[in-house]
Amino acid sequence: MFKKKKVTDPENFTAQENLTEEEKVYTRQRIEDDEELEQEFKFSDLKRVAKYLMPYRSAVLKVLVTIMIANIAALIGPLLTRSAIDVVIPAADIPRLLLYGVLFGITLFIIGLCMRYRIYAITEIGQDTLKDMRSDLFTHLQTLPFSYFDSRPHGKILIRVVNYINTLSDLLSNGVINLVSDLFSLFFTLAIMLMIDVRLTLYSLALLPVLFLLVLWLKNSQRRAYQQLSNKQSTLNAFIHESIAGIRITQSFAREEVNHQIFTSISEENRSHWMKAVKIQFLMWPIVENISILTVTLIYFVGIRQIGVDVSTGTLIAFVAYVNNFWNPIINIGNFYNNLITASAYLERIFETLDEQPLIVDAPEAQPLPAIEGHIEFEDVIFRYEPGKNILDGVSFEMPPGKTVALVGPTGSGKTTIISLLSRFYDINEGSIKIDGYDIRDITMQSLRKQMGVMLQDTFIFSGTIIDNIRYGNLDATEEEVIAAAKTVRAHDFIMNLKDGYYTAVEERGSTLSAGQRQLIAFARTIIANPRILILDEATSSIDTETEELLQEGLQQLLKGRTSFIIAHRLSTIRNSDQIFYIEQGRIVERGSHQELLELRGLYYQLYQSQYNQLLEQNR
Ligand SMILES: Nc1ncnc2c1ncn2[C@@H]1O[C@H](COP(=O)(O)OP(=O)(O)OP(=O)(O)O)[C@@H](O)[C@H]1O
Repeated sequence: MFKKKKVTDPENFTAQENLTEEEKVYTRQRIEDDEELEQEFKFSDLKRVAKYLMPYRSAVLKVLVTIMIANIAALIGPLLTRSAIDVVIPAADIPRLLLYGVLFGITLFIIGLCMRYRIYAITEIGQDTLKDMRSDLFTHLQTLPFSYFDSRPHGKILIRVVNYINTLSDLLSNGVINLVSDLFSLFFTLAIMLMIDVRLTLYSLALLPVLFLLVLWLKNSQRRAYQQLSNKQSTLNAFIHESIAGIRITQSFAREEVNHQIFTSISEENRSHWMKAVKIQFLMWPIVENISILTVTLIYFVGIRQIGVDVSTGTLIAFVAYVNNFWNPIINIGNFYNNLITASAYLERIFETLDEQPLIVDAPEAQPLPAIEGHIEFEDVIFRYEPGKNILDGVSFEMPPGKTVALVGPTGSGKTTIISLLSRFYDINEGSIKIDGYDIRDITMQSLRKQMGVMLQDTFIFSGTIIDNIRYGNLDATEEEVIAAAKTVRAHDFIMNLKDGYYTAVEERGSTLSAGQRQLIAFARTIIANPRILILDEATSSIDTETEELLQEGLQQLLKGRTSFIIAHRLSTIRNSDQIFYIEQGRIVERGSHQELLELRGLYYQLYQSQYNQLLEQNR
């Protein structure tokens, strides 16, 4: 394995090879971190690519037959030429010469027709295969745990699904199929050459070992160059992706100039690695061309000296045509090999992603969770995102169905973590979490998550319309149900004021909506899913006091009869909860109703006092 190269602060760099398996899973990659490189080219990767062609085998077969017809037609031409030069022209047999001309024309027509079909069919097969591979990659990505996405820049994931797959286009559309056809044509041509003249055939093969050695010599440096190039492309993509996602912050802090400098330097690295890789790749083609020209020269050299002895002029001319026929597939196979080496650098990344195991999978005997009431039990739960640092340190509680619990506490104390564990976004390290007595590791994740409504801090709006976004919670909901849900959470009025009402188009992340509006939409999305367990993380933080008052009413409707967890910093939201847990450093240090905790005069009391005073200040 090559050593992982790090561009930034070397002190922060942890060499991958010194890490345990568990640590490797959690090691984070930064934008400028290069991904690890496998040195050996794996032929199994090629087999996996071939598997993607299997569904299209009948189309592949048709193309191969077409290619064989074209090859056979191409072999006839030189035979006609030989006979014309050696026999027909000396005999001045004009009708036969004309016939040969027509036959030659027909072979060219057949070749043209076959090539036209081949180009179209091969492109179609290639694109279909790419589509399948991309779809597999995308589907697989959706099953991967949050930790996978937490541990690397998203741009580095994106480039695998889009660009790396595209680089395989040529390999799949032309490469694999042409390889078979080139091997056929090589075999046929060689057979005819041997039939015509064994000695000249052996001269034609004389330089092949030189080519073979050169290709082997180039292979490793070419592969390494493309692996490094793919790393640089990945870094560039990650930087661009992050810059777009963070554009507001960039502009607010006037960081454009600095970002531009970083971009220029990454871009320059990309360019120089590209040039290096291409230089090595393009060494191959002139080498093959030169060897083929040298071979033809050799044949002329030997052949002309033998003319009149045991080689006829027609044989020599036909032979040279066959030598070209023979070298064409070799050049193609050389190019294929070249493409393969290039593509293998990308294939490795694609298959690495496909082989990434979802950390959280349904247990083999996992049962679907039946319709639940919403009884929740945490028993001595210990959890860490990374080895060595417990984020939750023995959390235990029991929640009867239909009750509301509010989680409060300092930032970073573990509130969001508790609710993430409930949806089994991460697996706990010790203890158990039970819903209606079912350990959540013994039930299917889908059946668990379907009965939960989660509203996270970062309300995500998908590109589409408002109605699409609300329907995300329940794809079968009718328009009336969507409107009713929006009315309950008081989103209806603002939606009706938009240009096209419920059919107003919104962009990804909902940048055309205010933060409060985005949250109202998320409320509607959650209510329409009608979950038994409700999780609201800071859900009301961006809603102004007036809107929040409106929303409280809807929220109470939403909470009714559901077991609910609310993480809110606003006391107005949590005061009505049945239970309040004060979380500090991954432990529940105080629990009780609002009144009980005030009487305790502990941490919650202090929090309440400080917020209460703040409110008084604001209202003064
Ligand atoms: N994906 C993650 N990977 C590693 N550490 C994480 C991850 N998410 C959170 N943490 C760490 O876990 C701790 C608890 O985070 P959590 O988000 O649960 O806190 P919180 O109480 O919800 O905070 P806040 O009130 O600021 O939202 C923090 O120290 C945080 O740095």
